[in-house]
Amino acid sequence: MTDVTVKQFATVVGIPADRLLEQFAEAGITVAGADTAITEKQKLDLLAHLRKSHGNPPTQGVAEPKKITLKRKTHSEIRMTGGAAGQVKTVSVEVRKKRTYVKRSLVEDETAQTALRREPEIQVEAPVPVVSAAVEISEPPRPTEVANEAVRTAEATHPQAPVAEAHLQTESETAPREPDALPRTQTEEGTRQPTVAEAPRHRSENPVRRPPSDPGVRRRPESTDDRRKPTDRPAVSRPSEARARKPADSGVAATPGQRRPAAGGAAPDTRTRPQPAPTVDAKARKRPEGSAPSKRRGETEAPRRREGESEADRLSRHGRGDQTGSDRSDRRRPRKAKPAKVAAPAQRHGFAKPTAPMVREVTLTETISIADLAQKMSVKATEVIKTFLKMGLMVTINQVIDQETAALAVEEMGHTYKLLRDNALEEDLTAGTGSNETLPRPPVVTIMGHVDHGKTSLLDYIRRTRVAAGEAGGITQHIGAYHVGTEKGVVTFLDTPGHAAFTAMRARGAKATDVVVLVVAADDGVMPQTLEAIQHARAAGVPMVVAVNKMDKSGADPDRVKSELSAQGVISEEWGGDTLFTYVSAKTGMGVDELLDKILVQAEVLELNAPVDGPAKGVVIESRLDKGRGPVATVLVQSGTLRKGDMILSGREYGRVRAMLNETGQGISEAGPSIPVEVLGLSGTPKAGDEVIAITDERKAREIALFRQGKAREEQTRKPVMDIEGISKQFEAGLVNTLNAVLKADVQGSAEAIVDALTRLSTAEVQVKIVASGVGGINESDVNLAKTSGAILIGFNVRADNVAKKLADEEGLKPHYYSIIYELIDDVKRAMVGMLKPEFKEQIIGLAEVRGVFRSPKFGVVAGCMVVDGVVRRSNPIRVLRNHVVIFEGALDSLRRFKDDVSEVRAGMDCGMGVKNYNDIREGDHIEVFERVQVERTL
Ligand SMILES: Nc1nc2c(ncn2[C@@H]2O[C@H](COP(=O)(O)OP(=O)(O)OP(=O)(O)O)[C@@H](O)[C@H]2O)c(=O)[nH]1
Repeated sequence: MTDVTVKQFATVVGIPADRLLEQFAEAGITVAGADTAITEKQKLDLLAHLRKSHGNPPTQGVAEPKKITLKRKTHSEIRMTGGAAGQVKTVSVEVRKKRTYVKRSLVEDETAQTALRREPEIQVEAPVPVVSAAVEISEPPRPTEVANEAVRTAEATHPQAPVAEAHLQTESETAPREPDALPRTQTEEGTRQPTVAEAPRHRSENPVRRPPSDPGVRRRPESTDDRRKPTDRPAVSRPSEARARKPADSGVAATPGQRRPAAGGAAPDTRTRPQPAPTVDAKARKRPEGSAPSKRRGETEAPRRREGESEADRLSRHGRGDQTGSDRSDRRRPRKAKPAKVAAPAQRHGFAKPTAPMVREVTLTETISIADLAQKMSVKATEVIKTFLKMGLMVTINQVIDQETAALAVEEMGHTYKLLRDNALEEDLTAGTGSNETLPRPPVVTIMGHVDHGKTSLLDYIRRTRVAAGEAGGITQHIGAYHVGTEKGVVTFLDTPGHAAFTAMRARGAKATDVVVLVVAADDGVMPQTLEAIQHARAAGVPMVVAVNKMDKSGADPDRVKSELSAQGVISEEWGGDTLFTYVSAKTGMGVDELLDKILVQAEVLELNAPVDGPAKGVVIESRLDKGRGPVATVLVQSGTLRKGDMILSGREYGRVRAMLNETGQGISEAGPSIPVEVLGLSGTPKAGDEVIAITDERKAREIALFRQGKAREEQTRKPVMDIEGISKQFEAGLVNTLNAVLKADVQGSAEAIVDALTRLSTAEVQVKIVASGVGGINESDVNLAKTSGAILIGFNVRADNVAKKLADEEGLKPHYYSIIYELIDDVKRAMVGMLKPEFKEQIIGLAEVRGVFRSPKFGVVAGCMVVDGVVRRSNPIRVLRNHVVIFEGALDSLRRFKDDVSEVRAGMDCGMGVKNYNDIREGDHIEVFERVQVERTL
């Protein structure tokens, strides 16, 4: 402990050894020379001397502690509720940080004593920096109150010192105790803290100067203070003093360090003890003096001692390494105890938090909203949006995206995905339907046949109503669905129109059909649309029941019908086939019951079953927009039960079933399998043939419908827009090879005539396709149709209405109006001509005869020629003829007359010609110059 020489100590302190020797001399300490070893006691004595001689100005010393005290008070006041320490202002302060009772108890127990001691202690600390300053500057000692107080405290502490020292020297455990004791006293004395705090700072800056004893002294006061007011200290005293005296601080550090050993020897420890006693008294009393209290203190100091640790290491050079170790152990203990309540759990939680990414398999339906996608990945929607942004796609949280796009995002975010089929959602939603018990259901029958063969009349007879009488023109204009109850059972009829223009509708009708009733007039036989009906039925795999109608007529010839049908592969059972034939009369009702019987027999064979319970599923037979009721859809329920109030999804439309009507217009509350109903409440008119599905999740229904709408719009916009003027350009660009047209005319006759004329314009190269034709003005639907099909819009003696005009303008469509059919046809012809591929023909414009061949190093082989016919142009292609046979085809490299380059040479003139990439020109050859001319094409 006393291995330090004056020189070394001077180095540590940062002052010349001579000066240090002088100071020793002034202090009355005999030191032989710079190499003489000094004891800790000598150091402390020197310190005491310096304090006496260099005490801070009284004002300073007092002012600073006061400031510190005030700050503490402030803090404590905030924390305190005016509790135990109410007597003294500072008391209320103490509790704040520590929330310990130490200060309170101190205050309570010692009252005035502690108050008095604090001041001196504060002053004692204050002098410390002063001392250091003195060491550096070697200012003359000046008596101050502070110094005096320091002396007092020193004296007061002396008696205890021996005890502390004894502990330090004898046991390693005691070493920590003492330091702890010091801190206690110092911490209680708020004023010391600043000095202590400074010390570590300076030490860290100038580690070498730190004496071994410093840490203990500094730590104690600081640590305790820190507990109370960590922020206060630094702010209070150090700035002014410490900064100015960094080197001096080291000196300060040295002094306390000296104290220790010395205190070990005596002074410092003894000082502190009496003071700490009051502050820590409670603890000290409870525990035996030595270990327990010291540990606690050490614990409290722990946080600050980190700085001290480095110091301690340095101090170990001076033989105090033991203390550091003990100090550390002390720190740990208290930390464990305190943080266990607050800090420790939080830290553990933070570090223990699992950070491994969770890879999830996300099931992607045809459509999904960003919010749902985020939910499936268990991430925030904003994360998904960010991902899309990185991918260059702007999306919103409610935006519905398609499967593929969602899959990209899922992959990007490190998850896996599983794609579901388009209808998976619907299937999932109706999954319950399949599990339900299936029951026999009525057959759905479509009546097909040629025009006027009596389809409607037959159905009318069956229904006992007169539907045919109410139809415009006596022709069924749209599909009707009728639910008919008979004695033999229930049969649902789809009355398809017999007009050729509605072939497509018939086809749709066949799809929803279990049985086709093929009506053939016995007096007319098999007609074109009869054959067409057979094809549709076969294509749909639907069995047929033949109804040979009009049997009441005199000209009825059922055998002829059977014969003609057998030629088509429809052979009656009577003739060994498998097709049921019935002979009926819609007029008299003959054979109708038999027809129904056979229909039901056929249905039995088919074993038609469907679940009755569960969500409904069906198909749209037709739909229209009713002025009073809004969108009206005729829906054939195919499975489950559709109820009023159900949320349904159909194609791009969705809605809640506001009302359901049966075929007679009566409101019903539910409809089971094979029952056709009119449904009100959809968001729009779905297309005939669209599937209808009842969905419990309204949000999902809307989501799917909106997505389908968006998808349809997208497909729509992808298609190019065409008009007559622009169609040629599009053709050249390879975008079209068919001229599509939407035609509206004033009368049906005109429309048919124009359609016929235009269709005949089709050639092998360009076809004309009438996408749609009709009677009446051009409306919005026509414009949309023209746009989606890339058709030109033609109006014959009709005009577009305002809505259509506006839409056409927006879409870049230009309606073409005509009142003379030939002008219309000519325009379309011109458009078609523009779509024809251009044709070219060659035309010889000049001929030259080679009269000689010259070789020039600059121009190569040059043929000296005489233009014998036409004109030779340098830019035109040429052919070389030898004996009237083409031996080369290419271009001219040069054309010169005399020494001048020329662009052309006319007949009768000499010229020199160089042929590009050809040198085998010979005398007598001919060079033929030609050009390619585009030939105007016609249809
Ligand atoms: N004598 C006789 N006339 C019939 C019979 N069935 C239908 N008709 C007549 O045939 C004509 C056409 O009957 P519709 O029922 O309209 O024939 P449709 O096949 O429905 O005709 P579209 O609706 O145009 O396809 C009507 O004048 C009926 O009166 C029948 O069994 N006997």
